[in-house]
Amino acid sequence: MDKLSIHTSPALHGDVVISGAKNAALPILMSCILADSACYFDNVPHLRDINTSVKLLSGLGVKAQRHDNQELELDPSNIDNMTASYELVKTMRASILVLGPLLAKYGKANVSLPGGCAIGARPVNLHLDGLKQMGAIISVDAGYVRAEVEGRLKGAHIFMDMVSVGATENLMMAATLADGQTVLENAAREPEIVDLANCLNRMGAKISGAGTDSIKIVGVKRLKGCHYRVLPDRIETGTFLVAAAVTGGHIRCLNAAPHTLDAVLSKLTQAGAEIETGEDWISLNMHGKRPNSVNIKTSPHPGFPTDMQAQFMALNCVAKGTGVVTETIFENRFMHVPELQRMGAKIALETNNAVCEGVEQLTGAQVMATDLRASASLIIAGLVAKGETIVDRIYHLDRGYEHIEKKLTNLGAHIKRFS
Ligand SMILES: CC(=O)N[C@H]1[C@@H](OP(=O)(O)OP(=O)(O)OC[C@H]2O[C@@H](n3ccc(=O)[nH]c3=O)[C@H](O)[C@@H]2O)O[C@H](CO)[C@@H](O)[C@@H]1O
Ligand SMILES: C=C(OP(=O)(O)O)C(=O)O
Repeated sequence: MDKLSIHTSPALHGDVVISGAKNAALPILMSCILADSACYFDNVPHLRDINTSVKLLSGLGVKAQRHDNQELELDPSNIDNMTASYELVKTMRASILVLGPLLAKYGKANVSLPGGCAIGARPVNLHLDGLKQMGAIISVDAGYVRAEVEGRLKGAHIFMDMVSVGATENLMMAATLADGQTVLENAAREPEIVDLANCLNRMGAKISGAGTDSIKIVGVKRLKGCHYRVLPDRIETGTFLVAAAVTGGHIRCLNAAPHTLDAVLSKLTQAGAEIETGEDWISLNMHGKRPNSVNIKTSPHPGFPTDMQAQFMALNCVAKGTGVVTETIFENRFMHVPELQRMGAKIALETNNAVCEGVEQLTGAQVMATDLRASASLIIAGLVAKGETIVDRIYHLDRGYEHIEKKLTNLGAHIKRFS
């Protein structure tokens, strides 16, 4: 099993090219099910979750081909299997996103329930309730969601009582081929929702309001294949910016999407970073200073993203002063806390608040990655810890960061992968 070894590193310096967004690419890949002909998706990162999605789609009958490095062709014309098995779904929760498209296009779907995971229970009730309101008959049997609809799904006015990225995506995809108009109220407003809506509209869907909390979808009879370029990854971008900030560094993120990172850039500015942005780049300069601690409270977009919480916790651990990190999205997203504590971090946990008192320097230790962003936080901590940090179970990291150790090495970090 691969591990990472990180040694105290100099201030990060230089340019890093940001990859396509995992969380935009996953629903976009699944959306090919809705089309009648081949889709060409560009800026698709090389990640374990992307490979899992391709396997899942291939199992349904989609023909998949990587053309050049970042372009993926998905031809859905021969889909003949409606089942997404537990073996694949258990490794990637986003697999549930085939449910809406299969049901809308073929009237039938059997998708394994994703189950709980390290960061929280993550139920799918909003996905299922919304599809039921569109006329689907759904049962849960032997760990599988079995869904059917006679004829087409029917447009509906759906109010979701929690803001859910995945439910918004699943229902938006399902509604594109429904009979009549669907309105999704209290919809998630994440940039990845807008990216998916843009892609679906390119296929011929009629979606308006994506990026607001009320999305209107007028169902059409068919969608066609398209070419679409996936949005840059805002979480990968934020992770590199925080890594540079803790080391007192000066980096530029290229191929980035600054407009998707307002909350994160604002916190980095509060931490003492000088931030500049262009159309597709962001630079951060700490001028060698130690960051100031910041208070963070996660909330749905445009609030501070939960997927950046662990990285900012690492920043607070070595910052000047005390910062409070409040997690409001997932009930168990503090798994990195005991690992950071093993490195000498001073963190007091009070329910969903973590009070972090910054220390001058952490100490390298053997730590365990427990989920994707927790892994990133341990790497960030390792960059400024004294001595060697070894991060175990980095398969989590490979779900969501393309060539992270190579990109960090190019910025001057002392990091190596070993088995
Ligand atoms: C592949 C992908 O895009 N993953 C992102 C997506 O996950 P995901 O789409 O799974 O997250 P959701 O937005 O659905 O979850 C938000 C909250 O709603 C709850 N909930 C969700 C659905 C439901 O049917 N019932 C319910 O109670 C969840 O348990 C959680 O507490 O958004 C999260 C919140 O920004 C991010 O952390 C993930 O990186
Ligand atoms: C929690 C995440 O992903 P997923 O929803 O795929 O588990 C993440 O990207 O931080």
